[in-house]
Amino acid sequence: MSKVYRVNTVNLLSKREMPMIGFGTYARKAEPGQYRQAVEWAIEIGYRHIDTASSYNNEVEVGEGINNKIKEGLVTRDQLFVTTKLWNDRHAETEVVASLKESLARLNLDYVDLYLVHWPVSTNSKGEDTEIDYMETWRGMEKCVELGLTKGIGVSNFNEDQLIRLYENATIPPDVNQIEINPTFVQHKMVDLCKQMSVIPVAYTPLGLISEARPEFIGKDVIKTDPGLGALAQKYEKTRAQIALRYLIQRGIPVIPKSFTKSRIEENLNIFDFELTTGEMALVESFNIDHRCVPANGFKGLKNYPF
Ligand SMILES: NC(=O)C1=CN([C@@H]2O[C@H](COP(=O)(O)OP(=O)(O)OC[C@H]3O[C@@H](n4cnc5c(N)ncnc54)[C@H](OP(=O)(O)O)[C@@H]3O)[C@@H](O)[C@H]2O)C=CC1
Ligand SMILES: O=C1CO[C@H](CO)[C@@H](O)[C@@H]1O
Repeated sequence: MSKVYRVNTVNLLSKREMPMIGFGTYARKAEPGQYRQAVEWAIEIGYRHIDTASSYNNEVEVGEGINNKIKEGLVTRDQLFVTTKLWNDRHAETEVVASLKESLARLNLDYVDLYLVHWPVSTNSKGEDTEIDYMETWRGMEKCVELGLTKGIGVSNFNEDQLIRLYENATIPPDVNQIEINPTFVQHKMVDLCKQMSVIPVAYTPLGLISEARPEFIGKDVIKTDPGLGALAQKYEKTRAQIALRYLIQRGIPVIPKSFTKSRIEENLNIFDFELTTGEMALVESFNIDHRCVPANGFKGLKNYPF
């Protein structure tokens, strides 16, 4: 019998509970069946929150993984929290409902728990700017809630001004802003703003420069090798990755780490049996260099490029 992990939840403005840890599913490359397998492992191990997007081209396999575990009786649909996202080329108000219906068909689900505007930028299918106001897009998002296609709606990669404008003009407020947050990009200003509005900041790329997938910053990424952080990890018999995730959770920030490796999928969930002291939180923060792993340079020059 594998260990049972007790995962905390956070309350959303839509009055639903979101598990503080979700399973990320973005990969630059994957073998056929790899997303399905990873999602199945994640649910078996105890994840109840799964993050995907139409742009990840994996909704079919993610849905297969989810539905296989429901069919086996391991979980029910209402025990899972599933997020997907609207891509930039479907921002016209009339396109939003259609796009979510297509996602649901690929996922083979009747509803998602959270639907996010993936980026504030809008483009055509060639990536050229269409300058659609995200407030127009938001009206389409609100329609998705009215139709019961999603329980809640939110945004991703919105900057402070964009989030304030959305919050002040929305009929249904955003549940979350999914943004990059990790120990080398701590984002205090945005997290504080979100908290003032009761919008939940969700941390993507939560491992940041600790992840092996980020070799590009060699020389400044002392967080991978610093002996002080190594000693802290040893004290709790955890890895640097687990310390990073725990640091975020203790700031009240849900995390969505991705892994295709079964042992790491479990490692990343195993962060609820220790607590960092105030001094240890400060040590983790001392590695902040305000380095964005996901600057989305390809969107630079578009009207609503957020960074
Ligand atoms: N809204 C947005 O614009 C964005 C959303 N996201 C979402 O956030 C999720 C997570 O972000 P992501 O960019 O994938 O980054 P993560 O911080 O989750 O890092 C993932 C990488 O770290 C490796 N890894 C996982 N666990 C460990 C561990 N315990 N120790 C060492 N290495 C580990 C994985 O390798 P391996 O798989 O080989 O085990 C993978 O290469 C995405 O999958 C996606 O769902 C991400 C970026 C942008
Ligand atoms: O969600 C996402 C997954 O990661 C990609 C690259 O890092 C991002 O561009 C994208 O927004």
